[in-house]
Amino acid sequence: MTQNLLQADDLFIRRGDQTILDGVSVTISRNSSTLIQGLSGSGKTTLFNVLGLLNPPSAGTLIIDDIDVSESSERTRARIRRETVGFVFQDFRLIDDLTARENAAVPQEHRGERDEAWLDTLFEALAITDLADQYPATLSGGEKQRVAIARALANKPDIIFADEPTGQLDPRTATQVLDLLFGLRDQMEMALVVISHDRDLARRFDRVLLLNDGELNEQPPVSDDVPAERSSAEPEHPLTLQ
Ligand SMILES: Nc1ncnc2c1ncn2[C@@H]1O[C@H](COP(=O)(O)OP(=O)(O)OP(=O)(O)O)[C@@H](O)[C@H]1O
Repeated sequence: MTQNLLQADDLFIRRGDQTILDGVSVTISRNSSTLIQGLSGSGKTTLFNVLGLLNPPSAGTLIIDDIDVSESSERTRARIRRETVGFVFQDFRLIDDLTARENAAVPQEHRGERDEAWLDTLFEALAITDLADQYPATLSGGEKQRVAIARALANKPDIIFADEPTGQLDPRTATQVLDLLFGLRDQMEMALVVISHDRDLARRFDRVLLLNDGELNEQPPVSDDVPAERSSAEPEHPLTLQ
């Protein structure tokens, strides 16, 4: 087993005559944290969908867990996605007529193995045990995102992709959700890959990558004199890259 969990080489995505990813190469190692930033429309979600095996690239190579998934059948891609990848979305994407616990169990149901003990552990770690039987409509944004994180971790993935996981949360809840993701990353030795516009987050991550003009490039480390996190009383400072 190599230290690289994911290796992408020269990925292209074309939509009609538009090139959205223009030769993206990136490696993600185990037990790491990566922040991906970029202007709106720069292709961050598109990149996530390709790295997370939701969509195939137009061209390029993608190796996950030593398997060349660019050469794999859709069936194999679906299995690797189920076993290796967890997704957290900005808009939670919970199923309305399933309880919190049933929502979190969906990936296990797809896999055909329900692990009640692991769900118990996750709900406890995320402090949502008391909410297990509630439906999404009765949960706050922060609670929904915790359920969505439980769902992302249901199959003990090696890598979590979180697309603006705090975008709909107030700053304080956002910090709590990120603390949870980092805590779980440490405990489970996963790779955590997050899309966020919030530049104040950069110091928390091992590295920051910027997607611009279809290319993904490493950003210099954030200097220590930049505050790591704003307090809940401070205004938001969305990333502006001009
Ligand atoms: N299925 C699709 N068909 C055609 N074009 C698409 C499709 N999905 C995305 N695009 C286009 O690809 C570009 C990148 O979109 P994407 O959602 O990946 O950007 P983003 O960086 O995640 O944006 P945001 O920060 O606003 O969410 C946009 O120009 C978008 O219109």
